[in-house]
Amino acid sequence: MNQVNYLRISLIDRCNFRCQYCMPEGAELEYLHRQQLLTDDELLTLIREVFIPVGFNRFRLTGGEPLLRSGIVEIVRSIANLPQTQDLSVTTNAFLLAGMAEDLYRAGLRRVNISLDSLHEATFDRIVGNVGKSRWQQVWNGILAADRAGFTPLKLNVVVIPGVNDTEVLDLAALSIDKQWHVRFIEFMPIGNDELFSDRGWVSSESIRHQIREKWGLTEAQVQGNGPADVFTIPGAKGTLGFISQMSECFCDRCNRMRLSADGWLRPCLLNETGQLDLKTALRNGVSTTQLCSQVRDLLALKPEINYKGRESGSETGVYHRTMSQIGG
Ligand SMILES: Nc1nc2c(ncn2[C@@H]2O[C@H](COP(=O)(O)OP(=O)(O)OP(=O)(O)O)[C@@H](O)[C@H]2O)c(=O)[nH]1
Ligand SMILES: C[S@@+](CC[C@H](N)C(=O)[O-])C[C@H]1O[C@@H](n2cnc3c(N)ncnc32)[C@H](O)[C@@H]1O
Ligand code: SF4
Ligand code: SF4
Repeated sequence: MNQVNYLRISLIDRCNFRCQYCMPEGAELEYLHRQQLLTDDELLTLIREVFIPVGFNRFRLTGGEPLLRSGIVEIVRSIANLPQTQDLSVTTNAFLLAGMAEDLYRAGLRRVNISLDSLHEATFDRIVGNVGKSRWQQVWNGILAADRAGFTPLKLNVVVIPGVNDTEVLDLAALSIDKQWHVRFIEFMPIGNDELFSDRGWVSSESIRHQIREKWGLTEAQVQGNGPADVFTIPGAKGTLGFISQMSECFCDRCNRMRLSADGWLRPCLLNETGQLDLKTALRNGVSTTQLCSQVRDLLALKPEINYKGRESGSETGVYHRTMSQIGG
């Protein structure tokens, strides 16, 4: 059985973007109120006294947009300073990253994953739901600032949407040639915008690999990551290409993660809502962290049963009460 040691922590459910595939304009969500969020102290207590004792030592901060969480630099510093932390990373849209990259690096963050769905301003703005001045350049500046600050590996996430950005696959893949950047193509999942999904569908990783193979060739990378991506390289390239293929392949048998929402719900599987634990309410009601450890251990024991099995039965993914921006991806 896989060791489950990786916790994706959503710091906030709000976002400064409205990506079509995630939280489209018009589908306004009910946001959490400040008092519903785990406080910094509660989060750190849970990490120190519950998650680390039961075996978690890899942490990812996500959102919504995690850079909107006030005090994120201090949160990073506190987690990075824990002796048990073996890996700490952030997934961000990079809009605010240029001004924060150095502070985050100094606080102990060493790697970031950045969403970048297009190299063209107009397409990018269409995807992120922008109506005013284009936001592409500021995101690009964020990526360059992260590169300068020394984050490595620096991963760029691309959700491929048919008829929107699928014609840019080769240009985006080319970013991995001259720089040591890791470009990852993600199959669009039907959480967040069901309408767009049923209208457009998704592009399979294999068809993207086919395009890349035809142009440059493609080999399997020597080192595979610990996450859901299958990793390849263009021969001679400095970086790699990753494929996150939740629609066409099943990587659940190597699943190593759980998710903690900004309001303190622990979720054992992205695509199955069974078994979630409300850790914040328990903590606020005075349940001891020793008892919480035991509840989380029980949930870890059940996780193989809860892990998504829709692909085996060929069924569709379910109807979810929380969207990707609320879960953290
Ligand atoms: N189905 C599924 N998708 C996942 C899982 N983990 C991450 N993803 C998807 O992979 C995409 C990229 O996720 P990231 O936040 O960059 O994290 P990652 O790829 O796991 O990160 P690394 O630690 O760098 O390997 C997002 O669209 C996630 O929703 C998972 O456990 N299951
Ligand atoms: C929910 S976002 C949160 C972090 C940050 N705001 C960002 O965009 O990087 C985390 C990841 O989920 C991905 N994502 C969101 N909705 C998705 C969907 N419907 N299908 C596949 N990936 C999705 C995003 O592209 C991003 O890489
Ligand atoms: S993918 Fe990230 S940036 Fe885009 S709307 Fe969702 S949370 Fe915001
Ligand atoms: S769908 Fe669930 S079981 Fe499968 S990899 Fe994602 S979180 Fe793990």
